[in-house]
Amino acid sequence: MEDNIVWHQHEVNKARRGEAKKQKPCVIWLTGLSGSGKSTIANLLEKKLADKGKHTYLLDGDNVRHGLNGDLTFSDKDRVENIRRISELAKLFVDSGLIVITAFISPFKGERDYCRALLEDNEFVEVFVNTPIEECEKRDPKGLYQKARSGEISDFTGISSPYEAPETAEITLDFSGQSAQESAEQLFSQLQQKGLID
Ligand SMILES: Nc1ncnc2c1ncn2[C@@H]1O[C@H](COP(=O)(O)OS(=O)(=O)O)[C@@H](OP(=O)(O)O)[C@H]1O
Ligand SMILES: Nc1ncnc2c1ncn2[C@@H]1O[C@H](COP(=O)(O)OP(=O)(O)O)[C@@H](O)[C@H]1O
Repeated sequence: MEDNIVWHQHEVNKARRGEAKKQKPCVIWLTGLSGSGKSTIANLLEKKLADKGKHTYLLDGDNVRHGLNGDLTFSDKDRVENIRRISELAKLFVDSGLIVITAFISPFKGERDYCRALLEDNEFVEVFVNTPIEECEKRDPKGLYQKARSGEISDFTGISSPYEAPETAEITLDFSGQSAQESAEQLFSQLQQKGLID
């Protein structure tokens, strides 16, 4: 960071912005393989929160890679940078008083922990969308597994690039044949139990 840069403390702070929105700002961080259901579950969760009048923002891998992170590849180094930028963005959105939902593969423990460390206690909820690769590959909604198997795509998570499964996620959604709607409801009620949403 440049020297000679000072932090401005503004009068209206995170607590006040959260109060105005009648909510506790936080990040609900979904992680899991491609096709595990992150985007689908995140979208359903956001709808449930919006129905309750909550102010949310959903950050999604494919979308962010079209804009802010359009310069990044799927090398390990660029995935680290991808999650670093998203973590900083999520922190700003939390500061604005929002409930932020993120849906990135975020394959490395170190980067998920980086985001956790940027936030205050109880502001970061790691949600492991634990769908086995066999099921993700069967779904293959974008045909990417097929391309990865044929070698058309390199560095594909779970096949030619690592995924470090969370060991201490606050919430784990194990897949055992339930619908995406059921997973979203399970997630919603666990967030309520943790006192993150009323
Ligand atoms: N090589 C490779 N590996 C994994 N994923 C790939 C790859 N190439 C493209 N895609 C598409 O990009 C989406 C993942 O982007 P993310 O930003 O979430 O990835 S990461 O967190 O930086 O690992 C991912 O979206 P999801 O399927 O929603 O997870 C894919 O659609
Ligand atoms: N139980 C389930 N949970 C989540 N997605 C499911 C489920 N069953 C089927 N699907 C389908 O699997 C695909 C998951 O894709 P997506 O949500 O984009 O995953 P990701 O964001 O993790 O890549 C979608 O087409 C979704 O409709």
